[in-house]
Amino acid sequence: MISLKDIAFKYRREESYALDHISIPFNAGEWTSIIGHNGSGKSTLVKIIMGIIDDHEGEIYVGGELLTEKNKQSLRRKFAIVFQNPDNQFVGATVEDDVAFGLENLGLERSEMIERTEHALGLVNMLEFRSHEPHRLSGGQKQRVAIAGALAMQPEVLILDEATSMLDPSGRSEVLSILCRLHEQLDTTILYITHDLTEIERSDRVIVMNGGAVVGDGSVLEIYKDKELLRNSSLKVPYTVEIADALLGSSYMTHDELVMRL
Ligand SMILES: Nc1ncnc2c1ncn2[C@@H]1O[C@H](COP(=O)(O)OP(=O)(O)OP(=O)(O)O)[C@@H](O)[C@H]1O
Repeated sequence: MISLKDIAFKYRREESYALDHISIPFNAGEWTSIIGHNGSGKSTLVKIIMGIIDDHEGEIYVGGELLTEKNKQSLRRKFAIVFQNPDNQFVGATVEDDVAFGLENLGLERSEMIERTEHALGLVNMLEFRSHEPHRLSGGQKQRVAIAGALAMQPEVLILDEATSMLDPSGRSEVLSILCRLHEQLDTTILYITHDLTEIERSDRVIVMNGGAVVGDGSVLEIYKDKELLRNSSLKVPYTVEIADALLGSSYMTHDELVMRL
């Protein structure tokens, strides 16, 4: 779906690479989590994919097509992003205005805009809040509206950059369960950026970044098992993995499996 080839980037006046010649193919329909400690290069990678930084080395392919000056706008319409702070993302006075906002630039018929807005709000279970003011919603609800805004654009790739980091545990699980449902029902390709290893359980694939490089790439199980990789990347193993390892001799269990076994 997206293929990064030998991408490298240094911020101005910096000696070292924020991204050091990385190559990653992201497969269509997969939920890929990108994990790494603060400063490992995750946000820089997202900025390059989204075109916020464009003076990088290397090439980006979208659906097999090389991204160029000429086609970059149309190819990037296939991506939609949800950022960290839900409060910074709202532009509409009501939830439905907000979700419809991005559609206004697409030149759609009004009836299609309404249909897409309703459908997207339904997907995140927020239709009943359509006339509410976004700023009066809970954190989890706000991020669900932001996800609806992204989904209304009918993206082929949904990118979430630390999208749950400002939420409390219930807001976080609200957003994660919506993503699981979207992934199962719509087969949406998801790039999920986080430094929290408890959030990667449902991903198909996990990429570990450290010092601007890709240092790990595997299934959730493979990454959880690789304690040396996680330690060297300053990442914390979830407590469920530690408890399962210490008490039950198993290196990986989901939270629910662990509760059952204990
Ligand atoms: N605007 C900037 N100017 C100079 N250096 C920067 C800038 N933004 C990021 N960096 C540096 O680039 C490297 C990668 O940063 P980046 O923000 O991509 O990491 P990250 O993994 O997203 O971190 P976090 O989890 O804190 O968001 C770090 O060494 C950081 O200090």
